[in-house]
Amino acid sequence: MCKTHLHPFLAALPKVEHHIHLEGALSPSLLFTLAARNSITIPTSDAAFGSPAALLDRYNRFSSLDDFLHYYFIGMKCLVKEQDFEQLAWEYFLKAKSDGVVHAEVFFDPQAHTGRGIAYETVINGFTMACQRAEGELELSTKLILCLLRHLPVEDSTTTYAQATADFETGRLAGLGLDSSEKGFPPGAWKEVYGTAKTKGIRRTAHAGEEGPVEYIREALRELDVERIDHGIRLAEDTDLMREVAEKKILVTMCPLSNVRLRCVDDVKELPIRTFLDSGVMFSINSDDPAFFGGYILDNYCAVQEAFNLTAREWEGITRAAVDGSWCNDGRKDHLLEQLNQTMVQFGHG
Ligand SMILES: Nc1ncnc2[nH]cnc12
Ligand SMILES: [Zn+2]
Repeated sequence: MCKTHLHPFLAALPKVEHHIHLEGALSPSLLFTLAARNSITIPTSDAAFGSPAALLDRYNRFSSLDDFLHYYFIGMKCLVKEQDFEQLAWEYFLKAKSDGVVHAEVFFDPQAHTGRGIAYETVINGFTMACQRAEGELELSTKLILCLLRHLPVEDSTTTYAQATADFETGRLAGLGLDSSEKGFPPGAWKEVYGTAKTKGIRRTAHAGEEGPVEYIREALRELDVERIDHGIRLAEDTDLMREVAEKKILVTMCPLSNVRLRCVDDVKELPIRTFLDSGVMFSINSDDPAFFGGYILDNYCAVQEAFNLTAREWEGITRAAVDGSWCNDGRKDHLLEQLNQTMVQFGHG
């Protein structure tokens, strides 16, 4: 609960989440539960893995993206069976629902699992079951986005993409993303995979300008022809590029609490949210890895409100952009916009 008078309105807003890594919703308590259930000993001498409380405490002190990724990749070793992947995603959807999420486009990292001997089908079947349950039981529409890991050789991405071809064709997968370590891994190296995806009509996004330079945002746009930029907080450093992003209606999926925890900025107030609003850049507010960064989507909305004191009309515009930039069909978008209109009327902003 944030201190602003807009809190009830922010809580009620029909939210769309575009930037959440399902593996980043793995809480220390679920990690320990699954490790026990699967008889997995996390092989580390790090005292942080001594208890859920110790791990949560360590998550308060990440020094960089790579420091976080170290814990992210170790922790997910407790995910073994379809049921584990389903439970992880289901627990996220329950929390998202309670935060007012009505549509969620979620990332996952298959290479982080296939690389340790878990079958690709185990991962996607588990996540798909949770998505279907969320649609049926929570009225929460969902899309799955497969992310490629940029710290691994590009050939590894090509193999993973080939493995997923049928799921892209049937629509079980809605899009392609690129994540993991950023500095030193310029996105242009994935040009061929993204080019193939484009010819097949597959939606495309990439993490860029999180820790890495604004040039990586330009490269993701030019070389990968992405339709979204994940994070993109360095975009404001290049006004021409920012204008282009605004004109082309490229959605920037921002994750304020993540940026503070990973020390990309010292404070939410440093994020270019006011600049983006003034320049017509479309953006959404998201949680990234909520179990690691101390907050789910509503906490991120509250952090932005406390930092920027936005008006209800500005939040309406942000929500509208989030719906417009989604990868669901027009019918679903119309329905989400109608929900937004009703919320505006309910709070006296009709
Ligand atoms: N914030 C982040 N940046 C890059 N890759 C990630 N994978 C999970 N979270 C990430
Ligand atoms: Zn991310």
